[in-house]
Amino acid sequence: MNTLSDARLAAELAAEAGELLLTLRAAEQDLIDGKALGRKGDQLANVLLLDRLSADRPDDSVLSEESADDKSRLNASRVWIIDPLDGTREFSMPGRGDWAVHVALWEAGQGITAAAVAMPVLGTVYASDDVAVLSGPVDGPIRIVVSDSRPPAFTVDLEAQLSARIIGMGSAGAKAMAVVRGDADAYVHAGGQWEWDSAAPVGVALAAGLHCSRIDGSPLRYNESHPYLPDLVICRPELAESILEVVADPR
Ligand SMILES: Nc1ncnc2c1ncn2[C@@H]1O[C@H](COP(=O)(O)O)[C@@H](OP(=O)(O)O)[C@H]1O
Ligand SMILES: [Mg+2]
Repeated sequence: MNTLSDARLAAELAAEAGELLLTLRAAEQDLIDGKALGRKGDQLANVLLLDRLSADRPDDSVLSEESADDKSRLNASRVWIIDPLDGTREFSMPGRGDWAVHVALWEAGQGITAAAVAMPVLGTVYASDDVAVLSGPVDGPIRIVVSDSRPPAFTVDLEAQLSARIIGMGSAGAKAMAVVRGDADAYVHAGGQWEWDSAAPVGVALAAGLHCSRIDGSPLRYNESHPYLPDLVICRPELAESILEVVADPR
């Protein structure tokens, strides 16, 4: 058991896994192909996070992208939802910094209560207990980040109807943290995703005062029996209504 708060533990674990991934990438990117590097990163970061969680929070359950789904989590009151390497594709591409480590804690009856997203190439860990709230109006055209490889079909409608600037980027965590930092105003996704892709980013984004929901405006729910959570909107609160309207009725 570790006496750190849950949010501090999440930040420490995400940072450690991020360090491991940076070291692995530097050592092996010229030796093995990109796919093998990504697989190795997924596995090693998962082992580190699972080992640390079982030592530091032995009574809690875990839902990880890289482990078999242990359904006993459905009766647990505390479940860590982790994505050891989000943006595996970009991690395996030389020079790319748009990948992240996600560590979130879900608690029964409360939702995500602690979260951290490490962006190792930036040397930054965003955590739910230590994140600035953005203020002031959006200056200039709205900047919307979408998946680099799988942008949603309604991206063209957002661009046309909101005169938005669309920015392609890898990793759900990297896109959400671009909004948290104020480098983008919204992150919109549809067509497929899993709870581990958004749990930690949403935990940090909510702590930063951002709007987070499904694209139909309903709440994002975690620790469901089938952890598929295919779409989301993370944006500055004043943009939520107009973005949800376009997404609900693309032309
Ligand atoms: N249509 C889809 N179905 C399942 N997962 C998807 C998806 N689109 C994106 N994702 C997942 O969401 C994360 C961010 O994707 P993107 O960069 O395209 O926005 C990636 O996580 P992983 O890298 O952890 O697999 C990716 O696998
Ligand atoms: Mg992911």
